[in-house]
Amino acid sequence: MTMPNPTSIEGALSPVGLGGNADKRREESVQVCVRARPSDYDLSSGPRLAINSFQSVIQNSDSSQTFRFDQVFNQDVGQEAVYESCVSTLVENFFLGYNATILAYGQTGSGKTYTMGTEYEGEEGGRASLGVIPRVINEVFDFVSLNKTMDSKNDWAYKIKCGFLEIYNEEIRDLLHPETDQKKIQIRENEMGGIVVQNSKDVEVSSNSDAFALLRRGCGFRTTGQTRMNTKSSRSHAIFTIVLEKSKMKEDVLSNTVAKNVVCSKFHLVDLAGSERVKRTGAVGGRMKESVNINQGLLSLGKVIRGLSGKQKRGRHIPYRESKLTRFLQDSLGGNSRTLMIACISPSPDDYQESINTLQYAAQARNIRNKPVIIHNKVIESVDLGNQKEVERALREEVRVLKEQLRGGGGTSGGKAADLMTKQLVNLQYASAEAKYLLTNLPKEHEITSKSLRDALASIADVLVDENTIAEDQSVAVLKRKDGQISKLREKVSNLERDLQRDEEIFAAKSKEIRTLQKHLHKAVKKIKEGAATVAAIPPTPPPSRSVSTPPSSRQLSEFHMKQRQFDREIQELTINISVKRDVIKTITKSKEDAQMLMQRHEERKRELGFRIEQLLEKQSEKLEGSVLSGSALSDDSFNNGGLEDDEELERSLEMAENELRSLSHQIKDQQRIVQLQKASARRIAELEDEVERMEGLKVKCENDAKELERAFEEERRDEPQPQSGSPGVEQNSKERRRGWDGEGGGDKENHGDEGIPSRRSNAILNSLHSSSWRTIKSVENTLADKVEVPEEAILLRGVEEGVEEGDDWIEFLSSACLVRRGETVTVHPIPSSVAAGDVLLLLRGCNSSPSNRNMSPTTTIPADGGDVLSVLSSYCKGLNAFPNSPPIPPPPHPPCVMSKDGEYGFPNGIRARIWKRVGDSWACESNALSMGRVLV
Ligand SMILES: Nc1ncnc2c1ncn2[C@@H]1O[C@H](COP(=O)(O)OP(=O)(O)OP(=O)(O)O)[C@@H](O)[C@H]1O
Repeated sequence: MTMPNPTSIEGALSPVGLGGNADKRREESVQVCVRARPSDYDLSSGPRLAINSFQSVIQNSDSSQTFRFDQVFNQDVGQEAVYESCVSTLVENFFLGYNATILAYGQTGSGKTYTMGTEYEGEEGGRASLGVIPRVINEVFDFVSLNKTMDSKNDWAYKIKCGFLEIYNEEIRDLLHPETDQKKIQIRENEMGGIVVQNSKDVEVSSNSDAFALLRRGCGFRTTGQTRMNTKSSRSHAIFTIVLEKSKMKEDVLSNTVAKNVVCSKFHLVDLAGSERVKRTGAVGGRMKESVNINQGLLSLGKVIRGLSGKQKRGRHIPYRESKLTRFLQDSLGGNSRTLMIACISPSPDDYQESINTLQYAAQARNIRNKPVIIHNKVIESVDLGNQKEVERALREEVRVLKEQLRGGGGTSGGKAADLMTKQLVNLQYASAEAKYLLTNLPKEHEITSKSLRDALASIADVLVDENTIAEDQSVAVLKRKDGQISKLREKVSNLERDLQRDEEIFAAKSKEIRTLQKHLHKAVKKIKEGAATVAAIPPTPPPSRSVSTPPSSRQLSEFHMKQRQFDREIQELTINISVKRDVIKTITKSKEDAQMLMQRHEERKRELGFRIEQLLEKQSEKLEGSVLSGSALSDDSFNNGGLEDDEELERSLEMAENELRSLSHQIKDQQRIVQLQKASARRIAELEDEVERMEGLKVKCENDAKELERAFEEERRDEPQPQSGSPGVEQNSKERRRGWDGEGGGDKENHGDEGIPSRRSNAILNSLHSSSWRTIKSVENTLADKVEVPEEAILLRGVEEGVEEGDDWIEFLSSACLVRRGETVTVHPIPSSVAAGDVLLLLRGCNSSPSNRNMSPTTTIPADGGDVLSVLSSYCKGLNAFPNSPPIPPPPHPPCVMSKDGEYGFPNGIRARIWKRVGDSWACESNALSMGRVLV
């Protein structure tokens, strides 16, 4: 049997007297009273407000504006009078079960905290100076005790709790539990549509002194600060809440249940932060941001007030969610509450404009219509199923007895009685069934309803979470994207580091191979040299003696070619490796540069943003001041049109800028980490670059060595055929070989041809490169100014660095070199003072001695022999690592070099050379002289 459900959950939770239809609730206006604080200023001059307490009106100085309120208190009205006139009735209503709110609004220093009594310090200042909050506390407890004593049968139980919150910089802080994470304190709507603050904890109090203690404690945690206008200015909105929960138990014999009727009412006492002009309060930096947030909250409040006070009711949007303050006050403004606004003003002429603004703001609030209602919550507390069975059994027993009576008694009266009894029985059965239905279905229904409520709550929570996260979405998305970029960059860096490590390993292996190859090469060269030495050892005349020189054997040749091929391969490989390594270095360097550039850009952007935020804050603060203080936000035009859009635009820009700033700060931190990482690897890159450079030097040297080797072979082979006896060239060569070159006398310039010499020179160079000991060379240098007996043809070195030890590869320590001839006594003249350290001094043979070269014009191309000598000179210098940065000398035929007017030769590889002629004891620069040469790099 389906039974009606007489006490549904909805019914149990419905507001009393509404029949579930909230629209039919009685509407009433928000009460507004104005209080003017006493002033120390001379009020006789300047604009003044005309306060008429009797008529509850205030007029501006020229009487062009009249503001009417529920109550107006001039500066002579004390705390008690204010309380008795407008607050006391609210406490009575609160006691009955209505929600109540008192909002103190006004410019900074106008007396809000004083009026509300938020800063309770006991009754030291006298009972008369007690503000609204302590008075409400006292009265609530007075009511409770009075109620208990007056009606001893009254079985209402009272529970009083207090909460104390502050809204500071758009975050809610539980002043009674300041340790609570502010982010967790959120404003939500409960299942009844009422506003609740999640994760803030009310504290139960059993006496007014308990409540005072909480007020004092919370006040100690409230954010206050000194401004030019108030030494202890409230920088936050403070909300002291008293929760009154009264409950009454009621037994229901029929259903055998105990229902608890609970009436819960809340009294919010709100001490708003003061509206203020940033310039007047002298707020800067963090204080300015505070001001902006304060004005922001008040502007939102203004918008809500404006929205609620407008004529249009249907479909209007009230921006409660725009700030924490308005969301919190949703019940109090246009909802289920009896609300009073106390607008505080200062009569000082300096504050005139702000006072006018406050009055405009307050006047708007008077139009707000609230729908206060007492909410009864009926909770079924106990159900005794066993008892119900007893009732049923008794009823059945009764029915059985009655039936027996019917069967035994009869008659009219008996029949009537039987009818009555039957009706009674049906009724009882009906009641019993209903009770049964309730007993079985109520828990289920309860469960279903609570489930749907839970679901609804969950979805509301989801929506709220979404809402809260929407603002962060943009920055989160940006951060995520940047995170992605950063991790890619990191990956790139670690890949590059891996590559670098691998390359270093390859490089080390290749260097080792090169060293091994060099050793092989040296051995091969040595063998060839031995052959050449044999040639050199043979007396130059008679020429046929050269024919006995042994040509390189085929074994030597094939060994040479094999080595040469291997050498070529290795050089090729080396070239590839060098280029790969260069690429790696370039990529790493580029990524480092990119990161640095990015960081620089981000830093710049951060600065820009900081500046922009400052500007926006200033603009916003100015706008807010303009809006809040002039009340323009409350005008129809600005509310409906551009004003709000402008504000929203400004806020959006500010929020975007702040989000971007946050995300940039993260990125900069990450980039700094990357740059740090890169710095660590930079040293390795530099080392690697040095290695690569050295490797290239080695490569060039190896190439030159290989060329020399090849040329030596070629020359040896070319020299093999017997020259014709008596030929002038041969004679000249022989003479040359015998006599050598006499640098001092200049010798027979015409007889300084080069036939036969290249092979000697090659061998000499190879010989000196690979066989000379560093000591020999050093000793040559040490006696540079003397007559030196050069033991063999050798390279004369300059710039041998300190720290060279025996066994070191001296080639590495060279900065310059010059060629001297073996077996000759050379007079080495003092080095001209113009020769600087690092210059290369060369003893040159008469390269320009041919008559055709004597009259070289500045643009004359140096003929083959002269060019050849100079190019060889350059290539030696390069091979000796003297000019590591010079481009390689192109292979023969050598391109021409050009001589300038002052006798300086310019080579295509950038080397310039001058040839010096010694004249007596001095030196002169002459292009065609047999002389000492100087190469300027
Ligand atoms: N009606 C009054 N009678 C006596 N003193 C008052 C009165 N109103 C304000 N004052 C005094 O003026 C000073 C500033 O008042 P109060 O701190 O209450 O201002 P406020 O509006 O709360 O300022 P803010 O917004 O900066 O917090 C206090 O020293 C207070 O005692």
